[in-house]
Amino acid sequence: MGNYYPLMVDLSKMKCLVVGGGAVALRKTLALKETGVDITLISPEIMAPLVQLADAGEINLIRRPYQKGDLEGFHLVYVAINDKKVSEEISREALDTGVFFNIADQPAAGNFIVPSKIQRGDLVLSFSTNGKSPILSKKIRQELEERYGAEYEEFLQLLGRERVWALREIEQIDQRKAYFKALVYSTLPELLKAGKTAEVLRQIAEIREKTLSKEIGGTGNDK
Ligand SMILES: C[C@@]1(CC(=O)O)c2cc3[nH]c(cc4nc(cc5[nH]c(cc(n2)[C@H]1CCC(=O)O)[C@@](C)(CC(=O)O)[C@@H]5CCC(=O)O)C(CC(=O)O)=C4CCC(=O)O)c(CCC(=O)O)c3CC(=O)O
Ligand SMILES: NC(=O)C1=CN([C@@H]2O[C@H](COP(=O)(O)OP(=O)(O)OC[C@H]3O[C@@H](n4cnc5c(N)ncnc54)[C@H](O)[C@@H]3O)[C@@H](O)[C@H]2O)C=CC1
Repeated sequence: MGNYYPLMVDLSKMKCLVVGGGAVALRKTLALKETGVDITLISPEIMAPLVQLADAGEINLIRRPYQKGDLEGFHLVYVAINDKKVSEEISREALDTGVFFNIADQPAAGNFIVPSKIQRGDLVLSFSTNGKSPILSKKIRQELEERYGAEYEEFLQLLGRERVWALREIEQIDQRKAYFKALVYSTLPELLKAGKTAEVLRQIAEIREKTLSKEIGGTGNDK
């Protein structure tokens, strides 16, 4: 498969079409829903959880097979159907239209594929095997979910706050950098995970004191 380029796309003001109403369409729809994109799903048969989403007003359903021209007005298209011939027809039409499209049963025919993803607040870990082994992606996701647990959401918020503080309060660039580095390489994630709030505050104060009292030499460009 191709040399894919990973992007972080804001879909919130875009329109997305899902063709198909089976298990794969459901998985892609649930992931898309989190982005706030406007979702329309076209399929003659539709799994119950998708019907429930439509009943709740979260997606638009069109209960019929795909028809030529259905792509019009959409920015992003997912095709997850069990009919290779129709998939191929939609691929050809999508290429002509220039829309971004993903074909679940023939990934190489589409112009994007979906990576695995872990979200911890503003921390996004996303990776892919370029279609060689989705199950390896799943395994890696499970391993990384353990390594970078829910505490990383709060840790990153903390780092963001400290960065704003340091940009304002620490004049010397090398000293700021040393402060950021000391925070990132600290045991703060472990303390957050254990819910030791007082310890967290104590450690931040300690790191501030240490980095601010130190004379920092060099260019600050070392790793
Ligand atoms: C190329 C790609 C195109 C795309 O869909 O964008 C693609 C293609 C195909 N997947 C297939 C099967 C499975 N896909 C999964 C799971 C995921 N598949 C996802 C993405 C991708 N799948 C893209 C490549 C991403 C990459 O390389 O990393 C994830 C990341 C995102 C998502 O889909 O939401 C999500 C993992 C989420 C996670 O757990 O983190 C499982 C596991 C399971 O269900 O437990 C199975 C069953 C096991 C197996 O078959 O390997 C089949 C064969 C169908 C058949 O047998 O006919 C094809 C078609 C083909 O290969 O031709
Ligand atoms: N990319 C991926 O992650 C994966 C891809 N697949 C592939 O994705 C495809 C779909 O898988 P499932 O959702 O499990 O299939 P499924 O059999 O559960 O659902 C197929 C759906 O396609 C709809 N459909 C069929 N013809 C249609 C048409 N002309 N217009 C609109 N909708 C139509 C049916 O109504 C049904 O809802 C399969 O071909 C499978 O090989 C399977 C697993 C993972």
